[in-house]
Amino acid sequence: MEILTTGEMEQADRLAIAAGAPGFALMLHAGQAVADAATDLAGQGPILVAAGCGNNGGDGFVAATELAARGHDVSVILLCGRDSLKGDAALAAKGWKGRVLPCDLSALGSPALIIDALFGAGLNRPVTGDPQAMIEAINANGAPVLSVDLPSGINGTTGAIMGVAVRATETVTFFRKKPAHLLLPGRIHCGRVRVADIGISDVVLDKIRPATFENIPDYWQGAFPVPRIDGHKYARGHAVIVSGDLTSTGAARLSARGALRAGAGLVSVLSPDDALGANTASLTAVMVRRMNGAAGFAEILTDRRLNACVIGPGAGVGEETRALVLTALAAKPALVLDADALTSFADLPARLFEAIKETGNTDIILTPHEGEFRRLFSEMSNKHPLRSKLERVRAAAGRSGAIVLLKGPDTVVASPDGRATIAANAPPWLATAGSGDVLSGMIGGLLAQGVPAFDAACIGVWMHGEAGHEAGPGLIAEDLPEVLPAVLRRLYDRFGIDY
Ligand SMILES: NC(=O)C1=CN([C@@H]2O[C@H](COP(=O)(O)OP(=O)(O)OC[C@H]3O[C@@H](n4cnc5c(N)ncnc54)[C@H](O)[C@@H]3O)[C@@H](O)[C@H]2O)[C@@H](O)CC1
Ligand SMILES: Nc1ncnc2c1ncn2[C@@H]1O[C@H](COP(=O)(O)OP(=O)(O)O)[C@@H](O)[C@H]1O
Ligand SMILES: [K+]
Repeated sequence: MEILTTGEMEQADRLAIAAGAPGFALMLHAGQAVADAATDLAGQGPILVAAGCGNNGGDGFVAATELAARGHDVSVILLCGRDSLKGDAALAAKGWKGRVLPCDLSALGSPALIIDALFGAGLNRPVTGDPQAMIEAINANGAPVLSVDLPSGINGTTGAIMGVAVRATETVTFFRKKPAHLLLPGRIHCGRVRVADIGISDVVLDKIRPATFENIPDYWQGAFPVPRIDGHKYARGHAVIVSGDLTSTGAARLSARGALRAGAGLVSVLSPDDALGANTASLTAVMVRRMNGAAGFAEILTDRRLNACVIGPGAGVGEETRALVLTALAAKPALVLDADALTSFADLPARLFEAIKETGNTDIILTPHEGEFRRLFSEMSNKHPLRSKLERVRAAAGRSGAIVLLKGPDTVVASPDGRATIAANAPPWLATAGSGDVLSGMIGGLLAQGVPAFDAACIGVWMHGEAGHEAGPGLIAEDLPEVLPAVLRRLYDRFGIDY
């Protein structure tokens, strides 16, 4: 499903109006959708609408009118004088025949529901003064809060808090989600998110051409790998995972197990001499091969059947890992660079990015967490410290020439071609040692099956989040590969694939 920035949403609005939908009709639909959600939340109790002076407040007036017509006890508090409302918002306020309370915090009372219609897409500066006091009072009131479009104070495009922001129980937005409904901290302030149809046709998307999508199965169903009935293990690809030395072999094994469970036909751990014993003693379905440094690695990669490679988990930081990465880039298998493979280039990121661009290989994925991202893209982050996560990852993909996947509760995947996805399905107990190692392996396993890199990254992130839910609280990294069959089974069911 597409995600629209507030600018793209304005464009949708303009295109819909140009195609014949009156602007006020869109506001009427929006207000009605808010009224529907409010009825579900408030029961029969009194409802207070906190309205701002723009069209978000206009939606609030329409909702108030609709709810009063349905028999609810409704009152409205308005941030400004009624006569300063303009356009559709003024029209909406005209339809409201009930009380309008002045902007007095004591007027909030004890409603069964507060409808937050202070600011939506038009928020363009930090919140101070009366609106700030109003937002703080709404948060302190204790009543459930229904936010119109966005929790007031949240920037719709970046998800940032502009000084202070409403904490909603539920948010009703219109036509499509905005980045703030998925990116933190915005998502935390939204509560449940409902997307309402307000009469804007999907046809407008042909003109807007949005490049940001929610990372959900509908988005990548077409790229999801399904083993062929007449296939064999070699047809499902062979992923190789580079192991660290004797003191750090577990990360590569976790990664390898993730690759195998994600469907690679074969998985090998490439092990330095000193770690051969540890790796062979702890692996069964995953194979182990001796690898003597970068020269040995280059020799192994001449076998083109080894079509996907993961370097980084437990690899160690330094010149040896840098040499392994440059070797893999030259050999051109589909490649995941994670953890130490990224940190090894912290002091010379340009060397990595040049090598990536020189290969012409488009199947390269970098999978940093925030710390690794900052190390690798520090120059860029220092120049634009206020960018949103979405913008930062997009810029990093452009800068590096690779797919960049920035982990966290709102993992963003971006491609140098401009596409990006945001995932919102990861539970917090995924933040546990080794969980990222499994993710890099899962993506390697998908690449081995021939899934294009951007899709492989998106599918890996989504399945990793679902595996987190499947294993539940108390999860440790070892659990993740073991619950993948259940996640895959549900995907097969959802896609209607026989098994
Ligand atoms: N774009 C669309 O397709 C639709 C938009 N609708 C509604 O319209 C909203 C956007 O309306 P507007 O563009 O009028 O914007 P808003 O109603 O979000 O707010 C704009 C007003 O707030 C002021 N303002 C901004 N930041 C402020 C701050 N920090 N402190 C004090 N005042 C501040 C602005 O100067 C302006 O007067 C959407 O969020 C949505 O609720 C709906 O009516 C349905 C259709
Ligand atoms: N608060 C959170 N909510 C959901 N997922 C999270 C959260 N914090 C981290 N994660 C996920 O947990 C994984 C941790 O990966 P990483 O930091 O690389 O750990 P490790 O190096 O120990 O494997 C990533 O997939 C990340 O997206
Ligand atoms: K709002």
